[in-house]
Amino acid sequence: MARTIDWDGDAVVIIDQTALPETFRTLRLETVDELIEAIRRLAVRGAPALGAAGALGVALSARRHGTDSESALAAVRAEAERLAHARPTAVNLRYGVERALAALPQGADAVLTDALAVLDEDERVNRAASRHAAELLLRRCPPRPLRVLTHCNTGRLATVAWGTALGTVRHLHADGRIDQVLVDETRPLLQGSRLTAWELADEGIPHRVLPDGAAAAAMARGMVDCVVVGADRVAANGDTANKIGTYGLAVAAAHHDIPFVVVATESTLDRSLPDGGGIVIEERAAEEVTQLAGVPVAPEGSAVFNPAFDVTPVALLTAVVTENGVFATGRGT
Ligand SMILES: CSC[C@H]1O[C@H](OP(=O)(O)O)[C@H](O)[C@@H]1O
Repeated sequence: MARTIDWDGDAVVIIDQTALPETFRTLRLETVDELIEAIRRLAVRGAPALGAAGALGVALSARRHGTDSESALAAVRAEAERLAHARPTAVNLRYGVERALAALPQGADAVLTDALAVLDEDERVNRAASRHAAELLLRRCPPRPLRVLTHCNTGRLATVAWGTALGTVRHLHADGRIDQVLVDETRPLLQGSRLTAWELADEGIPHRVLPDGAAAAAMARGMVDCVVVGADRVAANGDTANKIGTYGLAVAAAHHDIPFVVVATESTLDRSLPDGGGIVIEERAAEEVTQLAGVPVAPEGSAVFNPAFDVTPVALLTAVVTENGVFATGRGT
């Protein structure tokens, strides 16, 4: 299965996620500006995939400017800073940029080598984190095939390969322990209905798509055994920034005593933040809410509140799990 983001020897190659589910196409990005534009319009998205994009973007810049003069190094560092600011909440973007920049004194080839190491590591750590999460859910949930609710997209499209929360679903499915995945559509950009359902359909994993507003009702009707989500930035205490709507899901899951597990990688942890209060939340364009596929769905000029993420206090979570195991615990453990 092709990687979501890769290097073809001269350019960054991504699956264009804005075209799915109708069209599968790849984009070849030859400059940092092209990569930043792709990140900003979510052609490439998802915290771990952004980490890979950040690292490969620095490699692109180092090959373009060279590294044998102070002016060249300054040009690379300036492009790297613009890249790191393309989306402010997902800490992996900055992580990938810094990982690649660390090799800059050794030259452009060393930068590329380190950037490619970020990609190689991503699938390994995703498989490990999602395996730990699957084992936790098997301990916490009824001993039968499970009905797992997901939010946004946390599969191979949000990573280099495999996935975090949806990687957990893949492990459970392989173990014969998935009855059905309930896929939150995830307004406004529909990463769930467009991307998660596409991944699950491609692998024949049973699923139902639901409006975000139906998730609490599904819990109230006893249709949900557990909730598993990804993360964009996890503070030192386990407070988690994730796609908008995660906080409401966690409140409803706590009310119904349903296990709620965040699956992340160590590179998504931000230990510099004691709690979630300091996490910067990306605000996105009003048109994402007032239009659907270019068709107005709200009156011209309506004001909009469109944060891309929210922060869920660790107290509402069953656990935050990484490739190293349980990082933080909240309720019911
Ligand atoms: C593998 S975690 C991916 C994480 O990123 C998503 O955000 P976006 O689609 O805006 O990049 C969402 O928060 C997912 O949980």
